[in-house]
Amino acid sequence: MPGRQTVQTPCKINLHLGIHSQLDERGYHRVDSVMAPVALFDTIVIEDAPVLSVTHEPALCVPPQKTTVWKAACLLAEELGVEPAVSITVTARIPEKAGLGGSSADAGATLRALAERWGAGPLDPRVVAVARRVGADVAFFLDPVPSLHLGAGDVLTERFGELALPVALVMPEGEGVSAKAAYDEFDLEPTVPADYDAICEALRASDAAAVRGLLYNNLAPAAKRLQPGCAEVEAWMAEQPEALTAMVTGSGSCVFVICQSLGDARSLAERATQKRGWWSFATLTVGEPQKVC
Ligand SMILES: C[C@](O)(CO)[C@H](O)COP(=O)(O)OP(=O)(O)OC[C@H]1O[C@@H](n2ccc(N)nc2=O)[C@H](O)[C@@H]1O
Ligand SMILES: Nc1ncnc2c1ncn2[C@@H]1O[C@H](COP(=O)(O)OP(=O)(O)OP(=O)(O)O)[C@@H](O)[C@H]1O
Repeated sequence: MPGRQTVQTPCKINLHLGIHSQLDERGYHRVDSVMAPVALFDTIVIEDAPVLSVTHEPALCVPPQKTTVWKAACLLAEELGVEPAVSITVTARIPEKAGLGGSSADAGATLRALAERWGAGPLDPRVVAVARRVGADVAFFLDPVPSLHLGAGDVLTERFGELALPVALVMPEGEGVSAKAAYDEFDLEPTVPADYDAICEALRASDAAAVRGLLYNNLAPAAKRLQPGCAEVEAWMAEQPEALTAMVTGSGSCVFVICQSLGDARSLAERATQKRGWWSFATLTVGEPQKVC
């Protein structure tokens, strides 16, 4: 297989994120995570090359060898017994440290494409094992559909049907929140998470109104303590006429708001940028580029 491959990867929001205090053997928290893919895409192009190279556009602050994409390519090549003789170029649109899973999306999409290139299926157990070694969110991006992940938030437990919820994504100014910092902050004031059964039932029934009413994230208070702008964005968004429900995604600092229509999400996002100067993006919770309006 060869030649050039181009893959688009969505980002994610957490519809339910329940962090437990309990840690696994890696020191990772037990996490109940219901994620949905969101139509804001990074693009990854893979081509034959003498040796592995990874380039990000725009450039990252970390060297290529420290990226999730490099780690994913090396670990998968080792696992499948091949040479990682490819050049990988990532064009990133998903903002960093947002809770949108940008670096995990890039790694997951790289694994999907390289698995195909090297003769394995995207959900081959060896590919899934590599994804979990790269990061907790990466397994979701091997097959980005609305789904429940248990374990450390990295074990696929149930897949749901597609649900095209209109969302506005809004980020406060300043530094985002790294996942590690949010988990460390959570440990200072741990809470017991709510149950995820009801939102899973709503997703099984494709009941958008019920899903909206059941959004949950007990990592959000830690994100707001680390980046108070998160709470400011959430409070402002909740007051807007188009907003049905607002919630921090993952470890923040991005807040997502579910609206009745994509038009409403667009007006809200435009107002957030024009009046407050915040980064924003209006879209749908779907994972395939061709399904975006
Ligand atoms: C907050 C979420 O985005 C929710 O989907 C994820 O739990 C974070 O996933 P991620 O960004 O892929 O996180 P990783 O890169 O694997 O881990 C970064 C750091 O977060 C902490 N971490 C992450 C996941 C987890 N279940 N428990 C943890 O304690 C660990 O300190 C880890 O060193
Ligand atoms: N492929 C990549 N894309 C973006 N950042 C990367 C990548 N690989 C490593 N990094 C580094 O990881 C940092 C962001 O990691 P972090 O896990 O906190 O956030 P994220 O992946 O952008 O999304 P999330 O907040 O959902 O976890 C970046 O600032 C960058 O230094």
